[in-house]
Amino acid sequence: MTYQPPAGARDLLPLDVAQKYWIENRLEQVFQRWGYHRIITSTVERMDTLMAGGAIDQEAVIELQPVAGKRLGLRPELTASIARTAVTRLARVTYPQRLYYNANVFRQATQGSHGGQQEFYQAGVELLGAGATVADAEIVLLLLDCLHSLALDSWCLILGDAQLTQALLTPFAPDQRQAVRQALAALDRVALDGIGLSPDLHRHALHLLDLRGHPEDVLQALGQLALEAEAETAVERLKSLIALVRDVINPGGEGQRLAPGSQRPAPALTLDLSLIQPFDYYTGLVFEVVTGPEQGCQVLGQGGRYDHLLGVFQGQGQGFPGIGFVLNIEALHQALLPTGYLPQDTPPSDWLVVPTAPQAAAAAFTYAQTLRASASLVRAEVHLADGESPATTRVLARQRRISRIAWIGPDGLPEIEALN
Ligand SMILES: N[C@@H](Cc1c[nH]c[nH+]1)C(=O)O
Repeated sequence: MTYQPPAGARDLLPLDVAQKYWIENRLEQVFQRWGYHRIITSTVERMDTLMAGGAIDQEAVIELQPVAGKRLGLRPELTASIARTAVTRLARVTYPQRLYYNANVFRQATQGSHGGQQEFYQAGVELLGAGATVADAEIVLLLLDCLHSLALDSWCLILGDAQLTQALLTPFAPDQRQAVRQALAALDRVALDGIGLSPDLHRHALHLLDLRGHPEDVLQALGQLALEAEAETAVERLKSLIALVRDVINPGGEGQRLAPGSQRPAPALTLDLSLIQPFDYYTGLVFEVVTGPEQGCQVLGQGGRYDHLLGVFQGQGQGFPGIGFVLNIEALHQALLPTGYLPQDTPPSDWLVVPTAPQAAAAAFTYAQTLRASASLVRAEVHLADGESPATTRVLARQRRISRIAWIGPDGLPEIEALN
């Protein structure tokens, strides 16, 4: 019998890990430079936490055996867990809190999606206790800085607003709203025609279809709609956010736009009021970063503002602002593979320390240890084969790209050989 991994499971071999680490390490450095601190929450959560505030559908959660009558599941994302932690464990800290994480999440495989994959890796941030437009701008600029640190430049940032999208959908009857939402999100005119909307609502729906594209055009199209006061506030907020972000990435306002701190052209910015995120906890700005069509329009990351989620955990229904995003490590990995920036090999050992006789083994371990004690990282491995010819040992060392051999004699003394 051969043992197979469960369907959708993936093992990461050393090279995969080295590449994943390259990505995570860069992101972590950016998060730390912006003053964010790492938080680690439990992989297993109670089902009520995972689903609080409309975080996720029950069917998407991998549920475990209940313990003491409490239903448990593997976290499908971390925002709900962090909101729970903030409310229960971070009551006395000062706000805003800037938190980051790098963790695995689990989602029930849906047919045909991600090849049945159930475990994913995410690196993300949550900014808690700051509700102003500058906080939205910080998160968007931090996201841009992350992408810049990965030297990724072929992508598009799509901004939307959950509250505004909801306001634009209110004219539709509640039983039609979901179908309209889906048709808009999929840009599907045929599906819109099939919903059976009145001529006025059909026209309104077609108008909504056009609310995606260059921010100025979309804002102009919005100006032609009669909006409630709340929706107007959301539009004004989006305008200020876009202006603020542009002022940072394009200080002169003219000529070529630059990404923060770089000579690289700034990314395409799209406003899309049909942008709908899978989580219902979003209350304001929502966004995603996608690769260009030549790279399959992969979603590299997503996030948004959730000002009611912490209140759900407080049980008092009070608002408490939060905003954050995640970057999807697998999608970044796919996007980075063709660039050649990722490590192409695992690092070879610098030294092979070979005991030339059984009584040289202790001296070989001691010598390897002195090599490892160097201030910079030195990789030294002790050769474990018994009675092998030096020629065979050299072939093996070359195959493994090891550059130096220390032959340890029976007297414990090393003889050094450099391999080219
Ligand atoms: N947790 C969300 C992303 C997010 C972080 N903060 C706000 N939103 C996700 O997994 O898609």
